[in-house]
Amino acid sequence: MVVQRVQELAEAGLSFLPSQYIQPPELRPDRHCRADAESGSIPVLDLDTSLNPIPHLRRLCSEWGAFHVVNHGVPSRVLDKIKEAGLGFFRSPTEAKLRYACDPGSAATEGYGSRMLSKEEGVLDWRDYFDHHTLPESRRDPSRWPDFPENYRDLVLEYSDSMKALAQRLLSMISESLNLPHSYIQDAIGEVYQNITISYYSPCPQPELALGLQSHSDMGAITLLIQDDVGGLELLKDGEWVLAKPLSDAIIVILADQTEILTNGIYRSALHRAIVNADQARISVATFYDPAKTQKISPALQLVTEQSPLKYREVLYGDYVSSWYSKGPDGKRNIDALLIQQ
Ligand SMILES: O=C(O)CCC(=O)C(=O)O
Ligand SMILES: [Fe+2]
Repeated sequence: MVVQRVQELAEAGLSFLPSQYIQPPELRPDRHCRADAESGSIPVLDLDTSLNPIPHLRRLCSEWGAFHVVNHGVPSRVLDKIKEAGLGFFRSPTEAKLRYACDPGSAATEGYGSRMLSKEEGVLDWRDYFDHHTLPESRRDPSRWPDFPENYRDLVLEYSDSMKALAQRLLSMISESLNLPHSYIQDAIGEVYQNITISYYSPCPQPELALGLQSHSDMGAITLLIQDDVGGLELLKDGEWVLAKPLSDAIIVILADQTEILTNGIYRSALHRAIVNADQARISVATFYDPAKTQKISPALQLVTEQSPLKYREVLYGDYVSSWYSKGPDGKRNIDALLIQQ
């Protein structure tokens, strides 16, 4: 299968969106978008250690499942450099990029790609990406990552370490916010699998008909995302899409499905999508922090009470991932399949 990169289509100067990228009317991005009253965007959690962020964290995790964090301790230089490196890669000639092409025949392989799913049908996302396997260290093979622009591989390693530390800190705070032992979620995840995906959204000839990335919740435990100042990430809140307005040096935290299962649904994974625009390319860097495929995930029994009965069945994470890739993201129906009928 030859996979057409979106960037090549965009740079060919099309004036109409090719039909494979046209979303059905009910999924088009112009509907139900609002700026939230709290800040005109998604909420912000200040991690300054002199404050006690736990009560606010609890509220944001149960009501939103996604929020910005500031005073997170990751130097802005680290955030800027990885975005610049990603842009440098995508702005390089196609032949150079194709040396790192991912295997188009199978899902979730490392490298430069454009289609999230290997199946042929379905509307395509207006997005190209580079996926890096960064943890555990046995999966790390920097020779599979670009060697341009300069220092690319070192920057990915540095970024991976910074995001690992922040994810661990957040998961420990999230456990604490539910009166679980600090290491509860981390222990439940077991050995951590971390992937870093740099997404590049080319300008789109008819952005009102397309999505950069269709609506989904992330599969793993927690996602940390940074974006440039173009913006395009939206989160579904109370049935409406809310734009995550770019906030410089902030990091967006997105709770993913395994955290929803582990917390017995007290904390929700956030549905999100990316919209595109006609004028400017956009870059984002998503770092996924996931269990091993051999790990079994089930709700923390401490959180199961008469008022909050067991909500999800146990699942082997590997089975969850396989079903996600065979069915596609399509809303949250993957996690819904584990619901216990009350
Ligand atoms: O680019 C974005 O803002 C969203 C990326 C995302 O949701 C993902 O890669 O799972
Ligand atoms: Fe996502």
